[in-house]
Amino acid sequence: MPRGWPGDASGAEFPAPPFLSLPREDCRAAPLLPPRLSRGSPHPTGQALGTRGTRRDRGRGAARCRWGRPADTSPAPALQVMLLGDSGVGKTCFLLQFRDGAFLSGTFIATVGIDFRNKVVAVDGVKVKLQIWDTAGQERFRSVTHAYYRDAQALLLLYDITSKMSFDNIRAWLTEIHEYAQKDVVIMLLGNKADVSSERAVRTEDGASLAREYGVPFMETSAKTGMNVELAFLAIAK
Ligand SMILES: Nc1nc2c(ncn2[C@@H]2O[C@H](COP(=O)(O)OP(=O)(O)OP(=O)(O)O)[C@@H](O)[C@H]2O)c(=O)[nH]1
Repeated sequence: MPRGWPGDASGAEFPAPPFLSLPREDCRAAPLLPPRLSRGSPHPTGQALGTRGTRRDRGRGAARCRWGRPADTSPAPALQVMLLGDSGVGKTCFLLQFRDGAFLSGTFIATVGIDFRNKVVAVDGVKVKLQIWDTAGQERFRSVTHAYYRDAQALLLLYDITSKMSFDNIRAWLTEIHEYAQKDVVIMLLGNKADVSSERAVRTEDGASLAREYGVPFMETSAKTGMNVELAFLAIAK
């Protein structure tokens, strides 16, 4: 049990994230691959780096799923954001709704490894480039995503309001974040699929209460209708 987390008897408090003081770095200076992974070397899953395709070919010219980091040629300061949460909570749809304003319904195909998209937003008149990493929620890709945690400056942690299990797993996700991410990483908890109120399995107040317990901001969202999607990204970019 990490110190300061709920259940920890040491009495230390889990620090609330420094919401308004995000470190910004020009990601052109960042290494293309995490130190533990190098292009051409075998991946933990047995896959060579940079060779894997994404689960979806959306045909927008964006980069596909890759194990390495994207090259960045934009002069805007970059903020690296990771989407985390169980498989099927809607991370990919959330990202695509934000970037393209579209919702992809239909057959669910799980993300393989990590995918990324960029979007430039204006925050108080300043352009900020969000480099958003969409991670695979499936357990078998966990070792892949761990390698990326430390470079993330902000994390959007999603559960599905129609899935009690995805909500119950949030504690495990937060423990993992505490273990692998930077200490000052900004975290926001999101209850996604708020449009499906007839199948709701997690009350809004339970989401808010869990977020309070961990000292992180919270909101419910819908990748389908777009509710609070942009707001969530803008809040972490501030
Ligand atoms: N009604 C509704 N359905 C959603 C919403 N977001 C995602 N879905 C559906 O939920 C399913 C899973 O969505 P994904 O975005 O692929 O889930 P994911 O979290 O990326 O899953 P992994 O890639 O396995 O980690 C898809 O069938 C989506 O159409 C939402 O806000 N509302």
